[in-house]
Amino acid sequence: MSSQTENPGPEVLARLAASIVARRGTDPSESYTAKLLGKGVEKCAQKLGEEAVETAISAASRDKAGVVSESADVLYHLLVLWAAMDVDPSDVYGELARREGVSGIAEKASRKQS
Ligand SMILES: N=c1c2ncn([C@@H]3O[C@H](COP(=O)(O)OP(=O)(O)OP(=O)(O)O)[C@@H](O)[C@H]3O)c2ncn1[C@@H]1O[C@H](COP(=O)(O)O)[C@@H](O)[C@H]1O
Repeated sequence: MSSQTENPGPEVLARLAASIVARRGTDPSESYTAKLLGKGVEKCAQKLGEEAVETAISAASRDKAGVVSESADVLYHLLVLWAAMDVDPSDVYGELARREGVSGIAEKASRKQS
């Protein structure tokens, strides 16, 4: 294991996002990411959905190792979808930050009133 992968934290996501963006327009025979991006948004969306379902199936089977592995697939395919749609990760982080401190229950109640 390299020093970069020992006890990795969320910064691995930033590195992965950068790798994915760097694969845009490269040789699809040498990069799964380039191949997937070349197939367009619908294919990227389909793959994300498949990996999300596989994560849910692992969870329903109480398969913790499966949830870890499938979650990594979900995160990778989510980042590929963002790249396919030109979504800047910081926009998503900004949305999460905007929601910080707002209870999901209070947010749902405010939607029902409007
Ligand atoms: N994190 C990942 C990652 N996670 C999953 N996958 C690939 O995602 C694919 C999903 O599995 P499937 O069995 O559904 O794939 P498949 O049946 O070939 O897919 P389809 O035929 O349905 O399109 C597998 O080929 C996995 O290898 C990933 N491929 C790449 N990365 C990262 O992306 C970087 C760049 O990879 P390349 O673009 O291949 O150079 C790598 O260094 C990794 O860091």
